[in-house]
Amino acid sequence: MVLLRHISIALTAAVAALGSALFIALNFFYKRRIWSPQAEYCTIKEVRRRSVGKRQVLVLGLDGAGKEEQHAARVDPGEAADKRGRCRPTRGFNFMSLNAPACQLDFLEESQSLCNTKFMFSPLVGGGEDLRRYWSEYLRKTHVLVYVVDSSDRTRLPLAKAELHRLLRVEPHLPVVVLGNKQDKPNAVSVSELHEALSLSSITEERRLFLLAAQLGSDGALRNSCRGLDTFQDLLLQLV
Ligand SMILES: Nc1nc2c(ncn2[C@@H]2O[C@H](COP(=O)(O)OP(=O)(O)OP(=O)(O)O)[C@@H](O)[C@H]2O)c(=O)[nH]1
Ligand SMILES: [Mg+2]
Repeated sequence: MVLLRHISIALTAAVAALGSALFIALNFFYKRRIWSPQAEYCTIKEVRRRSVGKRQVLVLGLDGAGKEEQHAARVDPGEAADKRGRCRPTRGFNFMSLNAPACQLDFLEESQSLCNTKFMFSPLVGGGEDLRRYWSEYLRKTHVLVYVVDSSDRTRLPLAKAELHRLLRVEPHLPVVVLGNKQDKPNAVSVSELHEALSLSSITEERRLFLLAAQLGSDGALRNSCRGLDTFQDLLLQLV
């Protein structure tokens, strides 16, 4: 009985000693990992690499401007042709992605995107009246704004202009690409009329601003005055 008690005391002491040694060893190991200058350098480098890699292009525009079709056309022109005219208004936002040889494009619709030279990301946000109040929330994380306007919706051009200028006031230096969409429609305003109607001349010269005409072809492919998708992508890559 006495022998058993001694054995159990010895075992308890051994376990306690082993536990303490383990605790001290782990503590020493992790302290070194956290505080060593090298570990700190790696963490900073990692964070920097991540932030350089994330560039975002936000796609906004009034409801029905053609934001979704524009993005669908970039992802899959054939499918865009099938879906033509059957797009439903976006509630909230969509997210799409495209793997191109030079870069990957991810599109989020609410009518938003990103990139290091190899990677581009883009969210789209719905353009309905109830959703427009949230647009400015997306601007903070954005590196380029693509603003899609329905060139044939003449009565709502003043509203499109008011919403655009409201966004520009929130982010005074954000580069902007205005897409004058639906140029195929007979009543569409020309690019110069659009420039006038959206008061683009009042925008300061420090801001990088581009106005492009765009339309979807019968094959669902996007045609714009930037001579095709590659050049449009190149423009975005330069701006992000
Ligand atoms: N004729 C013509 N129609 C287009 C063009 N682009 C889009 N559309 C049509 O316009 C309608 C609205 O397009 P969407 O892409 O759904 O519009 P949206 O900007 O995403 O609208 P919300 O989701 O409501 O914000 C659809 O019926 C499209 O087929 C274009 O270049 N030409
Ligand atoms: Mg939509």
